[in-house]
Amino acid sequence: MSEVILAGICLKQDVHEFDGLMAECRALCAACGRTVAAEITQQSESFDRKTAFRSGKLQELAALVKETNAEAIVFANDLSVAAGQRIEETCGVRVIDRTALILDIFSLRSRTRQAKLQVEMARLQYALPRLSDPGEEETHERGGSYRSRGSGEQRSAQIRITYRKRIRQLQKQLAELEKQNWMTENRRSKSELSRVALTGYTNAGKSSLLNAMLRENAREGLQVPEKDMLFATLDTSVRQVSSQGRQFLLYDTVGFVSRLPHTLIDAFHSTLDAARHADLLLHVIDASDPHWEEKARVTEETLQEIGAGSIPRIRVFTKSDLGIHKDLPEGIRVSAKTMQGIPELMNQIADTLYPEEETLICHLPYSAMAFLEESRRTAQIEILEEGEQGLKVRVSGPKVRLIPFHAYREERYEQDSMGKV
Ligand SMILES: Nc1nc2c(ncn2[C@@H]2O[C@H](COP(=O)(O)OP(=O)(O)OP(=O)(O)O)[C@@H](O)[C@H]2O)c(=O)[nH]1
Ligand SMILES: [Mg+2]
Repeated sequence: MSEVILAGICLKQDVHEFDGLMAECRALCAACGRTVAAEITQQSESFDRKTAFRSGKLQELAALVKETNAEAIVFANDLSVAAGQRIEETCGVRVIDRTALILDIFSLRSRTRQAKLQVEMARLQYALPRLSDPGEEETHERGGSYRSRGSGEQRSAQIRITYRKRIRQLQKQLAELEKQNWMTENRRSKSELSRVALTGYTNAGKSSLLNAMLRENAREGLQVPEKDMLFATLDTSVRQVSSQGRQFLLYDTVGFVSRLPHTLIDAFHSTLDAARHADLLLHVIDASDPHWEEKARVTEETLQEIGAGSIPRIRVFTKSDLGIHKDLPEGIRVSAKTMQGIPELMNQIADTLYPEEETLICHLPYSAMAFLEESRRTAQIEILEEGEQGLKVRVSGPKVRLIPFHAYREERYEQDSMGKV
């Protein structure tokens, strides 16, 4: 664990959001193995992008670096190249802004070849404009540091050429991978299974929700990792899930964060395809988070930005076992821990994907077996229980075809469907 100083500038108009911004930066630090040794903030009327901290504050920061022996300064605000360089020169340690911090996390966490290539491209794109001064050859290795030390303009120009060449190579390799993915996806779409994507702010509880739905299907063996850490999931996972006898594909995707660096959105274009090509989005919101509204807004904006704005969605308020934050609007409330609301959510998914279809729980006397067999041609029938009088069955299919079943319909269907029937 390396120790860092967390620095931030609180603008007058952002006072109410500042605590959240700093807390998120602390969590981002933890997500890439850094502990915050000390914090320093400056209140300001406006943000001078060229200098960031005023000179008195900058001296205070330099003293804090010495005192704590911190290896780097993490800035909660995004900095200009000039401001970053000024702070690095004064304090003698690396300055990491919010974008560089997120890039570091993605770098550490990427596992698949595609994610690794995407992150490398994002890092190079971030580093390129920072090569304006001679001798920033260390920038790449150090993930976008501002410090410029080294051996002259020629070398810097050479590095720029190398970076651009590598970016072109990466674009080619990624295009090739996208083509392969497209072919796999194409095969998958031929299977005609609907796609549902879990989207939302990072750490909202998306992966846990996928696991809860697998548990509901008694398929625990296929669970994905869940962790109290920002960006625990970087690579898309997909699992087949069923509800009301209907199968669909459920995608777990990378979480969003406020001011997600554009270089990353661009680089992760194909990873975000899972959300872009979904038939239905589950917008997962942490119901216990006091900042849920702001985070939900960021998610909505990011979905628009990646071209998934018009896909139908269900808002899912999760972690309801932790206490629901007041002023929460209507919407489905669930808990991946207690499984509260999970069956209802799965019913709602099936109802949304198949609006023209319905599912009924019926009690059919044995005298109606011929009717049951006849109906198998138009409806999906699943036997739930064999009783003395007859069968308890779950029937799914187009609404018009199920009309004859209404005579046998179980009155307490709503109630039953909440528990696992
Ligand atoms: N109490 C409680 N904790 C939950 C619930 N759902 C998720 N968590 C916890 O919240 C943390 C984050 O959960 P994840 O499912 O990994 O969140 P995520 O949205 O996939 O996060 P990223 O992949 O990092 O974007 C984990 O520590 C989970 O155990 C819930 O319903 N109740
Ligand atoms: Mg996850």
